[in-house]
Amino acid sequence: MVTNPLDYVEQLEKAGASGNWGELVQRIKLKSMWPGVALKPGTNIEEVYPLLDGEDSVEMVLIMTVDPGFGGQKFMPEMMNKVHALRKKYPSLDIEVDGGLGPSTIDMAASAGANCIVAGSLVFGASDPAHVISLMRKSIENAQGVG
Ligand SMILES: O=C(CO)[C@H](O)[C@H](O)COP(=O)(O)O
Repeated sequence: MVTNPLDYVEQLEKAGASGNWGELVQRIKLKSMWPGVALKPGTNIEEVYPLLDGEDSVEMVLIMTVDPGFGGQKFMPEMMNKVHALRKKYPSLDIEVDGGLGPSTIDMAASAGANCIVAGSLVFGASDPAHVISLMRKSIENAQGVG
């Protein structure tokens, strides 16, 4: 994530990025990488559907559960509607959530259908990071019925 995307346009062009979404996705996939797209809290979920329904679709959607910028912000539960809508429409899509995830919010995200979790403060502030990661993983597995 960047604050001012305009600052990066030239460098991205030199690196081979293109304004054509389909072409960009194809090129990423040709390099054996997985293209994904992130939605800020203010972006409607409908805006991502065209990137998922076409031939050159992204492999993962990241639903920001805080405004992009910095760690330690408060989780926005209202973003779970987006996760739920995506999971209903795309049962096998990787859906990631980022921001404010921890013991009091992980189950909300997991039951809405998120299967990838970004956690900053929780992990880096933990005395036993492996333990908190395992708790988060269990929550996702329970929601998926594989735990
Ligand atoms: O980069 C972020 C926002 O731009 C992330 O939300 C952040 O890294 C996750 O942090 P935390 O788990 O503390 O909310």
